[in-house]
Amino acid sequence: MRLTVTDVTKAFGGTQVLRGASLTVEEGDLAAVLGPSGCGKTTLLRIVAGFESLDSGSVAIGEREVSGLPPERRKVGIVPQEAALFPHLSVARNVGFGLPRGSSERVEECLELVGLAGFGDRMPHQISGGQQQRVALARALAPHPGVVLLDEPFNALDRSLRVSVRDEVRAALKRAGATAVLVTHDQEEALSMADTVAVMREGRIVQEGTPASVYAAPRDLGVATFVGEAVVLAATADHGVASCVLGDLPQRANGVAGKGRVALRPEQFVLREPGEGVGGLVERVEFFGHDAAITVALEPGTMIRARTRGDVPHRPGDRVGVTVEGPVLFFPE
Ligand SMILES: Nc1ncnc2c1ncn2[C@@H]1O[C@H](COP(=O)(O)OP(=O)(O)OP(=O)(O)O)[C@@H](O)[C@H]1O
Repeated sequence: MRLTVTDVTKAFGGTQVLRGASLTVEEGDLAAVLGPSGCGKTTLLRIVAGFESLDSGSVAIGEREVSGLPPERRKVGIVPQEAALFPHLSVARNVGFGLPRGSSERVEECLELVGLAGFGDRMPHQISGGQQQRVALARALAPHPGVVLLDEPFNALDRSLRVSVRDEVRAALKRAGATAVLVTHDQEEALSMADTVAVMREGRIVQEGTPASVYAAPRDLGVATFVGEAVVLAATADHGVASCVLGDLPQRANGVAGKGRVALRPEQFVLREPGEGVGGLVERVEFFGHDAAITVALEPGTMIRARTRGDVPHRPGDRVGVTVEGPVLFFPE
């Protein structure tokens, strides 16, 4: 079902944690709420779940206003940070815990949704951490919730496992047709998994959109540097051209002029032979296989980090020329 959070405020004691947070998640979408530690992500999720009351604003699941209802009447499924399975109950009994007796068919269906058909008789300690997290998702999906909330569900998993569990969780949510909200401070996770990203800052959602649209057109420098990497340089803009130490660059179409800063994405830098573009010295090469991150000290004294193909042969100490491809984001002061 569609989730609509409108202008929610919440203070704890004297601390204003939510300052008018609004968020819409369309039916069947997975939205990631992305923001730095302490910005209020978990509080927002707990308010949607009903574990915390709101001071003002509203929460609707489908057409139904739920902010006055206790958690058990909201039809919200929750996947916590750690699977928190009952250790003395089998996987199947964990999944069926909140269901009426005789729901074994639904339990099996949900285990199948998360790719764990046939695991019902195992005990939690007999499955891996990633599988436990998928059991927690099956448990959340079992009562046909209107919305599924996932609070940093991959935190307890190590990095290599995270990526695969992430894919499996997304696939299961899609198979179930669930509307879901994922809270994370991991931008890669948000950008790669979610249908929409909501960037949160100081108790508000400051921008919502598809991952690609937020990355391409962040509304301010804060979002530009938080969602994806960016090199920020002083610049002046006039008639659609932003001038900075890297030259006169076409400005992405927001038409703003004056003094300010440009944000350049790592994949916009092109490393060339010395003599072309702005000269610099390669300081560091981080090789990731499919691509590489190359840190270059430009002659005007600016550091940039460029993303290039993994097979580009640069070494620390190499002299290079740097040019910029594509329009740049300009933000006035
Ligand atoms: N029950 C509470 N009583 C008092 N203060 C609280 C309570 N819950 C949260 N806070 C405060 O509200 C602020 C936001 O917390 P919240 O957990 O929502 O942030 P977050 O964005 O989820 O952070 P993180 O990514 O670190 O989990 C913090 O300053 C926190 O200390």
